[in-house]
Amino acid sequence: MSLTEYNRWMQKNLEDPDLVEELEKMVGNAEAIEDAFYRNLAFGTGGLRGVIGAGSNRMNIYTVAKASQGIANDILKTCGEKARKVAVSYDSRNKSKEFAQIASEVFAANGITVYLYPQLMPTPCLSYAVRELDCAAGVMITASHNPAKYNGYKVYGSDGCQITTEAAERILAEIEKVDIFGDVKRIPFDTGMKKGAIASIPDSVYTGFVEEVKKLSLAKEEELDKHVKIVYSPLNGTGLKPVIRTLSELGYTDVTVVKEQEQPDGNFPTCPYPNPEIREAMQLSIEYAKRENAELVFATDPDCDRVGIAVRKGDDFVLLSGNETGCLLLDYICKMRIANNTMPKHPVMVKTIVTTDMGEKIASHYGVETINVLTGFKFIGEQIAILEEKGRKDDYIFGFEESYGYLSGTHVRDKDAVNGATLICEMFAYYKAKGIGLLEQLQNLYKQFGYEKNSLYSFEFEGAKGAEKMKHVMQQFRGCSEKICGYSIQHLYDYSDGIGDLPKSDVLKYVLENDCSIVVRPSGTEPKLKLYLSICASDMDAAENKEKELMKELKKWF
Ligand SMILES: O=P(O)(O)OC[C@H]1O[C@H](O)[C@H](O)[C@@H](O)[C@@H]1O
Repeated sequence: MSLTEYNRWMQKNLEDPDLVEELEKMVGNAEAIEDAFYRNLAFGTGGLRGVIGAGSNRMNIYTVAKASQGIANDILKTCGEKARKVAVSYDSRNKSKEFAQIASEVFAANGITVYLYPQLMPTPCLSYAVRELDCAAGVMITASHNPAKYNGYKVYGSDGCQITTEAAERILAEIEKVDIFGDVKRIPFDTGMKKGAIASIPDSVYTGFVEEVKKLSLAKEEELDKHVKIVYSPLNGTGLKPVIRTLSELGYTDVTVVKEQEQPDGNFPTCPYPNPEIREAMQLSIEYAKRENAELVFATDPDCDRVGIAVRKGDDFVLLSGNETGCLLLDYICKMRIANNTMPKHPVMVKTIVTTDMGEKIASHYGVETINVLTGFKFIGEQIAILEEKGRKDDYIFGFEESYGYLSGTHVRDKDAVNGATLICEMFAYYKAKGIGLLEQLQNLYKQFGYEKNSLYSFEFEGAKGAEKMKHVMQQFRGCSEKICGYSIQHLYDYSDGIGDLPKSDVLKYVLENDCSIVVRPSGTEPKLKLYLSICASDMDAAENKEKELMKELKKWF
């Protein structure tokens, strides 16, 4: 199958010379051909995602055009003429702009009006545009925080949320029916613009987004020290303009941007893995902060939907995890809303099943209901739509996940790092005015709710062979039902059977007798197995010892 498809690509007169060159290099290399052609790109946690290059399993103008044709076919079947509108945005990655244009050409050729941002824009701005412009769908070209060799294609429904299980299956079925060379319609981009089939998204939409984020501030002016020294890195992505504009309009006076990571650059030259979850991505910002004597550091990923922070501890900086930041934000939001009298009667917080249970403890302390969903912020966005259908949209107060995603409003339906970053700065400025640091506040939460250490370990499994190995490791885990690492399993949750209302998913959770839990699942965005440890202990030292002991055993499995 792979070889037949490879030969078919070889015989086509491909318009992208990079692809032709790459295909020629594959001659006689069975493994390379297999990796590039053994399957079509599949919908994972964050839509389609893959390495940029030639092949059906790669991100290129053909796979992008094919996906767009499949979406177009779905829109033509399900929407009346007036509703046939799509919003498109793209980030700073290599080929992102080109892919956004190709997608626009395909939609326009199918009689679907395209609204395209005239310059790169974050994922949350796309979600906002879909809702604001009343579109049937949205497309964001990005591979989020993945390394530079990746790109991707996130698909949004009319509510501005990434499509979830049923819609994803329906659209994927449409995409699979499309022959990559024979069935795709396209018109030249310029023709589309001239005919008005492709239009630029007006600046008022972007301004509307910024205004919505600003409205989510919770503190009164006099409660904040807005002169706090902040260092910010957009990690060569889309965050620079919206983040700086929002912070400056809100009155923050001292924000330094990391020069080397300020301008959009898809090669991410100073930061090969532009993921604020890892220290290397924050390193340059931390060096700036030490030099500038700053107190707070934050970075947004290339499509500006996730944000990571570091805070000063003596002469150095410590990174806060997504769980820690999320818990601090949740506590802050609840406290402020109660003080402001804006807490709804039946407030709701949404988090994913791999996000700390401490979130639930904080929520319940403030009388907030917690909804747990599968990994993927799309499932958090989906819950907002469910509340909206019941006339309860305003009951949503916060959604967060351990992978650095936060959303405290309903203006968009995906994680929003402009919102997250703004709220983090506000929370910092609030506690600063009271003489409290974020680390100290975190300790206060641990005292109140019990200490819990959460860690994430990722194990890479590249290519077709890697995918097989991953399956094997999951099978081995499934074989364990009594003991793991010498500890009795008190509860085993296998989400592949579907638990409660959750869709089926390849996730295993073990609750152990020693107050620890282990979750293992294949990543839906990268060729990795992810292992989440959650350890309750009296303090950090005790938790670290437990973790070392568990990891000594668990590492052998991978
Ligand atoms: O763990 P993965 O499937 O790779 O997903 C990594 C992350 O991707 C996106 O950012 C989703 O919104 C997150 O919910 C998810 O945690």
